Amino acid sequence: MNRLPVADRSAVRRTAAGLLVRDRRAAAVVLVLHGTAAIVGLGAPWLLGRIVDEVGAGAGVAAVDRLALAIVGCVLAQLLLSRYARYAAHRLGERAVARLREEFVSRTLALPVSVVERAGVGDLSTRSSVDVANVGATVRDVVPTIAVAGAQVSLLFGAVFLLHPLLGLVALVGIPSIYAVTRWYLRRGTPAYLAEGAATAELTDALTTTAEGARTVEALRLADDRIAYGRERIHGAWVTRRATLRLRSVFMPVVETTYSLPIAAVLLLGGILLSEGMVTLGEVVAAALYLQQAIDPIDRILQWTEQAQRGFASLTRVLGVGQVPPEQLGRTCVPTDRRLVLRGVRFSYDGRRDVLHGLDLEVRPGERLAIVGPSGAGKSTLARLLAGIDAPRDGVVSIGGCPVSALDPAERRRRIALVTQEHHVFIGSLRDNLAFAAPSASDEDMLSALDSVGADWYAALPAGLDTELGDGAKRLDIAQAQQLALARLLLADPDVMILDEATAALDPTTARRTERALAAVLVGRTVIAVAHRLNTARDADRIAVLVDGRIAELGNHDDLVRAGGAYAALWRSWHG
Ligand SMILES: Nc1ncnc2c1ncn2[C@@H]1O[C@H](COP(=O)(O)OP(=O)(O)OP(=O)(O)O)[C@@H](O)[C@H]1O
Repeated sequence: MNRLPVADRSAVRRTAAGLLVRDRRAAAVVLVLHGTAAIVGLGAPWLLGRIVDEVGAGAGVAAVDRLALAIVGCVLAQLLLSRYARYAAHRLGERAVARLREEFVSRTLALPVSVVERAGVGDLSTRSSVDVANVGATVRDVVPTIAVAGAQVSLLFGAVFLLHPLLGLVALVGIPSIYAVTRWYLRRGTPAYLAEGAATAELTDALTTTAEGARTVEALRLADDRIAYGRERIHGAWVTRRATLRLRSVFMPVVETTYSLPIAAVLLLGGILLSEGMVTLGEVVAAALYLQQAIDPIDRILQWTEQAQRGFASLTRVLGVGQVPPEQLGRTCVPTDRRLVLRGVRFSYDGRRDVLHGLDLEVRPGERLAIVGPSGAGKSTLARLLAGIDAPRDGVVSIGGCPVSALDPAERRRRIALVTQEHHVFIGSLRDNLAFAAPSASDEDMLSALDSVGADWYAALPAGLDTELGDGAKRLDIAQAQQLALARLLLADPDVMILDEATAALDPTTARRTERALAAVLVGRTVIAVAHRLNTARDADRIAVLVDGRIAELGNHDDLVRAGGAYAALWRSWHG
């Protein structure tokens, strides 16, 4: 399975900077408020130091009261400023997260279908849930916390320097070990958290596919296999989580023990400087209090570094979705007519084994072509290539002279539509479900499309086109869902319709009725149908018989039966 790409560091930096620049005024307000709060916060330890010195010099209660009152003022002012700073930071963060989510949704919706299919649902759903939530928490809480704590630490250390440069110097003793262990952690953190994210995606994939296929698992008694498969993925997730836990279990204790070093060093040197008369007792007390105060922001920085790591890894995965090359490659090519042509088309899913071997075919506008052949012959693959979902490894599939896979996606969808057995009923009204195909269609258009595909069940719906469909509302059975897909297709009104087993899930009577109804509205359109029931093929203008990825026969029903080849054999066995 091809995972979706992850973005590199420079893309993450650009995005983060872009988010801040877009909201620069709010970012400036947050910084100024937090900065002011941190500066005001320096007042209390300094005033405490003054109290010590004043008491030492024999000052009275009134002087101490005045200083104590000033301390209360400082604490209150810091509290208020921090509160508003946090409020502003949260608003800023929420706006940034909303933008990221919106961009993620547009990037995801722009992904080529083949890329989504190959990446699997797990990777995409982990990115859209776990990763987007991680990035959200990081932008909202982690980045402001780390930025503010960083500013507080700098100010507190700066204040110790101002009290006495020598005290400031010894206060830095803990920095090298914190720096070294943080570097060690950060270097290993990003790949470890990326591996954790990928393992979580695989686990989600395993669990969702098992849950979705529960009936098949039960029917085929695959429970043990699926449990073993799930266990393997759980083990993979456990191994990656243990690796990140190991990193944290080295990082955290080293850092914690480093906290007390600077305080001890300042008190020791402070005692010496005091005996030499170079500092006052109050200054030593203030310096120790500043360092004590710095523990909290340093602790916050380190605690949140882990979340920042997760957030960074998640952001690389979220932005990676945008790095899938865009679908449109040749916007400049405008088809000159509706002729579909295949020349020397080869295709391989795995890059090693070709499943189509040099197909040549020309489909005239308005022609009905049926594709028949044994299972695994490559019929669905050919349908996907004709619809431009996959591009040939070699050769070309073109419409009106333009390679189909190089058409602008919107133009391609307008010209060619593929209907398979897989169809989705979106949660929403019947009208919403039809309007996806043609937003400007009127109620009459929608009802006539439903009529055309024999979906007469709509007449019994309680609220007509406004009836809510999907889980928790009116559920359509397979046949109804398929008719809905066909009605959607009629509304989309493409030049070329590719039906890949589109009516296979219908019971023979409904299928025949739908096919007849479709036949009436397909007039004038090119129709290519992968046909399982050979009576569908019989009605076609031409039949292409695909055997082992090659067109073995091409002609109309009577000619092919007369020729007595592969088609005649299929027809005999089907008819007989
Ligand atoms: N997603 C895929 N990845 C790898 N191989 C694939 C994939 N889809 C199909 N194949 C292989 O390509 C070959 C052609 O498959 P395809 O589904 O096109 O045949 P088909 O004629 O439509 O068969 P059926 O009638 O059973 O649907 C088969 O060997 C199949 O195993």
